[in-house]
Amino acid sequence: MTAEIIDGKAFALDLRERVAALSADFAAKAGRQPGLAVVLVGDDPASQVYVRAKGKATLAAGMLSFEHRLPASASEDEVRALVEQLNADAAVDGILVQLPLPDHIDEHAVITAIDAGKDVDGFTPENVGRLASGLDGFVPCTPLGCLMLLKDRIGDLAGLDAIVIGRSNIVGKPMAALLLGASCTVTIAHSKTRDLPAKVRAADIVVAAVGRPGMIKGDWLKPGATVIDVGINRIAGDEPGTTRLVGDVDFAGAMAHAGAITPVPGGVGPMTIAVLLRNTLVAAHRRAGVALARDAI
Ligand SMILES: Nc1nc2c(c(=O)[nH]1)N[C@@H](CN(C=O)c1ccc(C(=O)N[C@@H](CCC(=O)O)C(=O)O)cc1)CN2
Ligand SMILES: [Mg+2]
Repeated sequence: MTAEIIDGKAFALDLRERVAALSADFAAKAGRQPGLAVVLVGDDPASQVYVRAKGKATLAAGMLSFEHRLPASASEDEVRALVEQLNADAAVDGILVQLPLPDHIDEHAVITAIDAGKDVDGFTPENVGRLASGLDGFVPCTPLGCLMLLKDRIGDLAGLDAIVIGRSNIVGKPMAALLLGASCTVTIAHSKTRDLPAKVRAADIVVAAVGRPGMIKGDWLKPGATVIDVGINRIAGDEPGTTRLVGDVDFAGAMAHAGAITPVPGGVGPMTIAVLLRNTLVAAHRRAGVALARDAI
């Protein structure tokens, strides 16, 4: 068996085009563009790359981009004060605080300060609770992107056995809630899970989000399984002094067993920013009282 590659990059581009068209419709109806504010604290190189990419994508979708950079020495109170200022700013529909924050800042305290109606990352306790309760709210971008790829590939997920490997607040837990909402039978595996290979072998859907390069082996998979690899791990390349990105799944091994798999890069990663724009579009419609059909995007 040779697995099909799930092209997240192409799916994300298409989603971004649809968001841009709906963003233009919104501007015509509301008399203003949707606005997204991104807060970056410190100078983590990867975060700088992601924040720059978000700003560019926001503008390309016909939205206003507000970028706020604070030094790594900024206090928790300063970051919270900035969030409060953005909560009160009528031009800002979505607020995103780039993670991770510097160690001296309590991420939970900062996230909790974000207005739930502007929380396009879906990280506030209100939106986490809404997802767990099956209520409308904002859903974290990476897991929602994974669900979109799964539904596009499989269609109805009801009754399928799914395993989510990893229990982070950003990916693992919301991913499990989304799969449960789609009527999958969901197992959440983590570092204390016993006999992980046997549990993976029982799953029709495998979502790997552990941050350990190549940890999930191809011969653990049920033949034909759909594999979503959320890992983005930078490892040494073949040439001295070079690096390359790999996922949490041993890609070459999985190709011989899976039915379909997302590559790294070019699978789940691009979906994160596309879904962020989608969530910002939804936030703008809700805040302005402009209707957006449930299945429009
Ligand atoms: N507030 C948030 N912080 C973080 C989030 C988030 O959703 N909200 N997610 C990650 C980082 N992230 C966006 O912020 C992100 C990660 C990866 C990609 C991506 O497109 N990856 C590419 C590879 C990029 C490369 O070459 O390095 C891919 O996988 O194809 C986009 C966004 C943590 N923080
Ligand atoms: Mg911290």
